Amino acid sequence: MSVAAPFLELKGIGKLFPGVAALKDVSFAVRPGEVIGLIGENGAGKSTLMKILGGVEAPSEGVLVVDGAERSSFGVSDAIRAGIAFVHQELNLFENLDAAANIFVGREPLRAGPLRLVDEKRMRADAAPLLKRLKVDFGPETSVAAMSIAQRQLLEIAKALSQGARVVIMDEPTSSLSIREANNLLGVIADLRSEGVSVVFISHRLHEVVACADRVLGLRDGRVAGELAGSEITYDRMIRLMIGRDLKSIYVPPSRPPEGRGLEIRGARTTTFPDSAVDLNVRGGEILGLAGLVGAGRTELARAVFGIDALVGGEVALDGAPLRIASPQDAIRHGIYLVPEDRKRTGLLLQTSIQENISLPDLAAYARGGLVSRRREAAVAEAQRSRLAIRAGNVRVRSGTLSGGNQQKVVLAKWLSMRPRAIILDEPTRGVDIGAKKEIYELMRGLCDAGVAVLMISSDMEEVIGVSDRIAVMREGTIGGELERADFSEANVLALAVGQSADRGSGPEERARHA
Ligand SMILES: Nc1ncnc2c1ncn2[C@@H]1O[C@H](COP(=O)(O)OP(=O)(O)OP(=O)(O)O)[C@@H](O)[C@H]1O
Repeated sequence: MSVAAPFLELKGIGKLFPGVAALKDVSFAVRPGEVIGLIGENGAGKSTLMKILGGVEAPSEGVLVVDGAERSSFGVSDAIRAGIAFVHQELNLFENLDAAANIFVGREPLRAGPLRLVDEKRMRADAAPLLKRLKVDFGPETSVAAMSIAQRQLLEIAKALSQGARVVIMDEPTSSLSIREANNLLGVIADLRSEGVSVVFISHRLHEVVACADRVLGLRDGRVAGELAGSEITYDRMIRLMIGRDLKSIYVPPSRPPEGRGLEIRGARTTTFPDSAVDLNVRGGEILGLAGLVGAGRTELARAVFGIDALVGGEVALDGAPLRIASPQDAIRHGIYLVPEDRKRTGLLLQTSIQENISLPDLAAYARGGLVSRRREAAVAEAQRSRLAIRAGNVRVRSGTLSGGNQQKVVLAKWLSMRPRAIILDEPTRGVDIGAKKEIYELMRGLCDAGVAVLMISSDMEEVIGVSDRIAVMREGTIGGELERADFSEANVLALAVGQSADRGSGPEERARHA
């Protein structure tokens, strides 16, 4: 760990939102060249703390010290000048510009002469070493529209470095990356550290925090719960820091073998991959994990099965009966549900209360004489809120004011309060804390034990291996291979994802499930 003096200090920070004390008496320092893991349950205050550091929110209490000087006001431009940069989950890049133009937007080098034209050549030449430093696989002239999320993140980091960033704040940076891209990002973080740039790494994927952090700050209910350094940074200690107690295995094995034909997807072709077909069977009472690289066509398949998009070929059957699914209403009528990946766009009404969001898909069940029974609605929502520990003042608050992970819990509560025959969960625990993950896995297993076919799309390797009864790996719009538990391993999933064959029979890796 670095022993240099901190260049950034937050002292006694408090932050009040109407009705919520998001932070209470938090002190925190950043030294050059250290990677700090920032952990805590959903709603613990991590994003709020980082927004204060980035000048986006003003603290209600406490002081900010930059290079030894106390700052009474600290806005976004002050933060940029102080060398504080964000790599956002929702990336802030211009799609229609190339990499170089995005790096230098607002600071473009100009050609000599009165016209003040942008010197494109110089801009690209200046961008090249920055991109090289991050070992990216695209050039200064690559258009952002053509880039993957992982490439866009690296471009944001390049932009931050060009602005002289001394600390880069990454909020859940790997949640939309494939395992390979996530490992690459961890390598970039290590390089930044060795160059003296600090990183604050917020993640609910604790194995990544173990892999990259020099120091860990744990928040609980807006307060500092403790710090860990070096060899103290273990999975178990981080859990204790976050939730104040131990949490042994979070995975629940099946209580009985699968039965019935369940959900069958036969020869399914989507508009994204019209020339490849998917054959997949999820039996009643099993959890099939659908792994694959980002862009392999998993979300497209889920959307088509659920009737959001049309299948261009093939069919879907439930317990042997072929179904006609032309819309989500059809799917729901047959008992097939989808918990979507993009909760903000398709999963949750942000202006609407938690309780109305939860009752929405099944309003008929809450009706009394043609009117929705708000009491019944509130009772169901309240039960789900306590089961999933949704952090909110009450179930009537607008869903948009919740922290990201708590919004995800509301989406899940909405679907899990119903009785599906088959359910597709697309990245169900993205951004969700460890305690809620356990609850969600238990709910999934509960559905299974009631005979439901559960298809879980996940890019979280630990989750895929820990939760699934079987794994199918998707690649370029088709199934690259399937794995039984005895052959579960990170290497096998990755091999199938890139078109190689799995190494079967080399011994089970039951690492995650019964750890
Ligand atoms: N603009 C706001 N208005 C009202 N409450 C807010 C606002 N922003 C945050 N909060 C509340 O402050 C608390 C802390 O939220 P924050 O987003 O910092 O949590 P987090 O630790 O980043 O959570 P997650 O892991 O879910 O992202 C939560 O209770 C949240 O509902």
